[in-house]
Amino acid sequence: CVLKASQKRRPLSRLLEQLLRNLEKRDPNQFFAWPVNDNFAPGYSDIIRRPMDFSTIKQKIDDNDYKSLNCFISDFKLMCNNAMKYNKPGTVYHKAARRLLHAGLKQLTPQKLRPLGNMLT
Ligand SMILES: COc1ccc(OC)c(-c2cc(C(C)=O)n3cccnc23)c1
Repeated sequence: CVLKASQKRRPLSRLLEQLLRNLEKRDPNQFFAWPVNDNFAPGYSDIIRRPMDFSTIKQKIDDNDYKSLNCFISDFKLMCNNAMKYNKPGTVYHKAARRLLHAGLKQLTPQKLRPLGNMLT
């Protein structure tokens, strides 16, 4: 039978898409769904040199930009750390970033990932 285009996805891409969906569930307000807009975050692009958000991560998966799981995890951490850098502690965004980072890294531990097979190598 002919595989659908999605099923032809590289194993790493299919794994990363699954991990991304699980991480996005931890952002119910969708604060991290799209690039932060300078109009809502004054001076953001002066303070944050390397912006990152879930839609950009998704695009990088689709473009096969990630050569390893670690590169994917680095972008996830970058996204959360950007929010903790730009937003003051105690703000809704700083708190959301800390919670997302904490919950996300718990999903990305070797113990959680090992069952997904050796496609991480
Ligand atoms: C209030 O609704 C939204 C909607 C989308 C947002 O970013 C994609 C944000 C948002 C997300 C952020 C972050 C993640 O720093 N942010 C910072 C300052 C002002 N707004 C935001 C807020």
